[in-house]
Amino acid sequence: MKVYPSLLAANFLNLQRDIERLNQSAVDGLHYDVMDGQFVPNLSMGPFILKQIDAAFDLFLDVHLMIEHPDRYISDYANAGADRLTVHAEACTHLHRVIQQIKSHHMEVGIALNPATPINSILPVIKDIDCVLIMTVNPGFGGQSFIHSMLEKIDELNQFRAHHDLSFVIEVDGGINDETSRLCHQYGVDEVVSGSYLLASDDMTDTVKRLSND
Ligand SMILES: O=C(CO)[C@H](O)[C@H](O)COP(=O)(O)O
Ligand SMILES: [Co+2]
Repeated sequence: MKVYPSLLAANFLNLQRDIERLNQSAVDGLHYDVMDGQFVPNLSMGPFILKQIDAAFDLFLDVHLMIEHPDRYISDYANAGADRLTVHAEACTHLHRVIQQIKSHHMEVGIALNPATPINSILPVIKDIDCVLIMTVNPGFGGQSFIHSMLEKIDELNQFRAHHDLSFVIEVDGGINDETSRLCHQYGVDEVVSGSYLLASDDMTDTVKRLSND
């Protein structure tokens, strides 16, 4: 599996140092969590910091928008260097239009689902997207515990993908550690996000390798 560290768990007074350490640890890119205090009860960073990261590092930028009205910010994140833009299905009244807007800016498209949102809410558009992000915690904060019942949802999505011969990737976000990444791997996940667990580890290269289950 690919491993993306969540920068939410980085030390923002030493952000460059932390990204350099991650870059040397064979991560597959960076996961950048954007929160607006509306869609989720927390605030984080916006496109300004992302642009600086993009200028300084040659890493895949996986941007996770936990915001209302994501359509208003698509061009900002494209200009800031996002490689994949993931929006929440729950935040998009016109999800099909948002997907087309992201594609028009030449970014990969991800759709995130909160734990309580069923897979069938995105089936009409699933052929149009590159990634389904299954939230394994309720979004808004790092350091929460993995919700094990999400494994059934992952299984359902993986089976749907195989049955319809589709190629979107399945990414999971929230509460990922050695044990939960192993379970995700067994259930067909392609990409894991890890914040607090990975950033707190002494030997990041070793932790990335374990989380990847390769
Ligand atoms: O989207 C997120 C929170 O809403 C983060 O990406 C996620 O929580 C990662 O942090 P951790 O691995 O500590 O759970
Ligand atoms: Co995230």
